[in-house]
Amino acid sequence: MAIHSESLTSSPASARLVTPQSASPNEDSIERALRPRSLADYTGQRRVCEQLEIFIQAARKRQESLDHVLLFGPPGLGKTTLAHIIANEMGVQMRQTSGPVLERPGDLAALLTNLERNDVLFIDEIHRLSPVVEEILYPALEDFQIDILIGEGPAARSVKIDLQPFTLVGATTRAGMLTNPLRDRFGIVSRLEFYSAEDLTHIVARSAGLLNAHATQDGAAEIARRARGTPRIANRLLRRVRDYAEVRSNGNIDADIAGAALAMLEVDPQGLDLMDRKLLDAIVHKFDGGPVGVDSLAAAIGEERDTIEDVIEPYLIQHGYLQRTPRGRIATQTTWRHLGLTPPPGAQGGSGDLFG
Ligand SMILES: Nc1ncnc2c1ncn2[C@@H]1O[C@H](COP(=O)(O)OP(=O)(O)OP(=O)(O)O)[C@@H](O)[C@H]1O
Ligand SMILES: [Mg+2]
Repeated sequence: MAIHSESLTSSPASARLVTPQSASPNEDSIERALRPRSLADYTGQRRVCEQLEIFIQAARKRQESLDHVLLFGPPGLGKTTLAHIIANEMGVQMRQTSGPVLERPGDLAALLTNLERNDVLFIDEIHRLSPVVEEILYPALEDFQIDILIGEGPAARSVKIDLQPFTLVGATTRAGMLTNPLRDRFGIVSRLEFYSAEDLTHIVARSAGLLNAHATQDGAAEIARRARGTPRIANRLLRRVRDYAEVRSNGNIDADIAGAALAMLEVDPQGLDLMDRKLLDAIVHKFDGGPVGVDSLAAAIGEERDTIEDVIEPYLIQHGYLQRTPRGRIATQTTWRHLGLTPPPGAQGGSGDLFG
């Protein structure tokens, strides 16, 4: 973080209500409880699910391992959930690790040699694998073999070890940060999209059932509409709204109660929260609507560049609040109006990502 001042550090992304990252061990266990376990239970992402269903059935029929799968998309959209589902639907065990945890080649070798036939190895944050570990992975993915070095100095020799056929499921918020050789070794590449309000309403209603909360259709829809297209946020808002409903009312979550609770939580009717508004506000007020580079923005609002790019921006860009251009970020007419201001004559219109 580049700049520290009182107002800037008062709400780090980790404390955001609508931050898509999971916040605490307690939340992790609730997430596990709400996690769908089969493709049939997994709402939305229809294109991805349809493809996976076919590939999984075909692999099962041939009694082969499923091709390696890369899942990418913003946090909280269901990558980890889908990895578990793939293992379930294949009827195999899943081992789970993450890029930064695998420090030495030996760490990965130990995991790989312990896999049973057709098992799933799930590597989260796969864009953060170290190059020496990634090197081990290539022959493992291609030929189900690894080369490891035994001994040291002149006595050292390289030994080939055969592995059981397995499926690597890699997850990342940043497909662009994967090296080409790694990306090329995934046979199935699935990009997760933000969810429609309709799909999120279904997810909220399902979660409410699992939590024994009473939500009307309108109540669920109100929460869904403000959840930034993200199931993790929808579930989190649902729990906070349930608290509100229990304390301020009879526990029933209808549209009015949901609206009042979300207003108290400072989630606005478009689902933008304090961090979103802070970012948009900075572009408009500190940088005259842009263009402004992401590093200057990061400094101005006291957030990490990565957090802005991975967590805050994708939704704002997709919903036309922000444009990404080679010269920097630009606030759109939508943004000026959202902040209650009149757009200047040159302000850009709707959505668009000119940077690709
Ligand atoms: N399609 C879905 N249907 C129902 N619930 C879902 C779906 N996708 C995600 N969820 C819910 O959202 C929560 C977060 O999903 P998950 O942990 O899989 O996200 P992620 O993409 O792995 O996020 P991160 O990038 O932070 O690791 C899960 O606990 C699950 O309850
Ligand atoms: Mg995850």
